Amino acid sequence: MSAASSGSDKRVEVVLIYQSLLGIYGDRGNATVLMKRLAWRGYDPVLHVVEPGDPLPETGDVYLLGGGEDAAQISAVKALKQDGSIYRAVDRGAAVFAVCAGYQILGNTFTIGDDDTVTEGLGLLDVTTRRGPARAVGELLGRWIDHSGEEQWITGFENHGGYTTLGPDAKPVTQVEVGIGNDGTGFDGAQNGTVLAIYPHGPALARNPALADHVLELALGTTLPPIDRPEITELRRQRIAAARS
Ligand SMILES: NC(=O)CC[C@H](N)C(=O)O
Repeated sequence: MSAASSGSDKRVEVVLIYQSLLGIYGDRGNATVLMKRLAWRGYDPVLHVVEPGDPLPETGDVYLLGGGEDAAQISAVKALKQDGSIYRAVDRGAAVFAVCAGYQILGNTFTIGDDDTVTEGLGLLDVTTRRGPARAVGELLGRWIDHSGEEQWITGFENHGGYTTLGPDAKPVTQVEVGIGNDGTGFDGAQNGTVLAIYPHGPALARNPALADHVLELALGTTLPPIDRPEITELRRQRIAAARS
């Protein structure tokens, strides 16, 4: 049974948040990947696609936030605060996986564009974001150590003007080999418990199945059996080589 919801043993609810605001970088694919990997393992995945004004389901196991335009971020954070259920979701152990604008929204504060006005984030990750010296655009490759201590390589495409600094309650996700990541000082992403965020798109969970399974394991509170798909292994080989070239 999932750690977060009390439904049937095999039902797992994935919540895709605000595509109209946070849907311009193709991060919707992260939901597709989670649904597929759950189904391959015999789970019964259910996808909720929620727009601003609609209540987020209170029974979600995984909540997904994607990349978006500067102004849309502010609308998204307002709507999520008004809704409030993402806080309750984290309190009951649901997982949150966020990318780029979604990452910044989860933090304590962010500024957008050339404007120094500080917007309060959701405060679910101990990070702050300010505009950096140059927009980070290009392939990102980062070293990630999974829960069994195995080295993995996370690849994706980053495209952000905000630079993110971690506070003491957030730990970085990867050590950057190629790209800028959080703020150009060698790390990407932040995690605190079941809340995990990174900069790269891709969609990131399509490029990085081990990370997809990690997000599911955070949500389900269990270890999942590996899935061996040669086409995914080949895609990863190509993307990692391209990032290093
Ligand atoms: N790719 C994105 O989501 C961009 C996030 C944010 N608007 C920035 O430029 O930093």
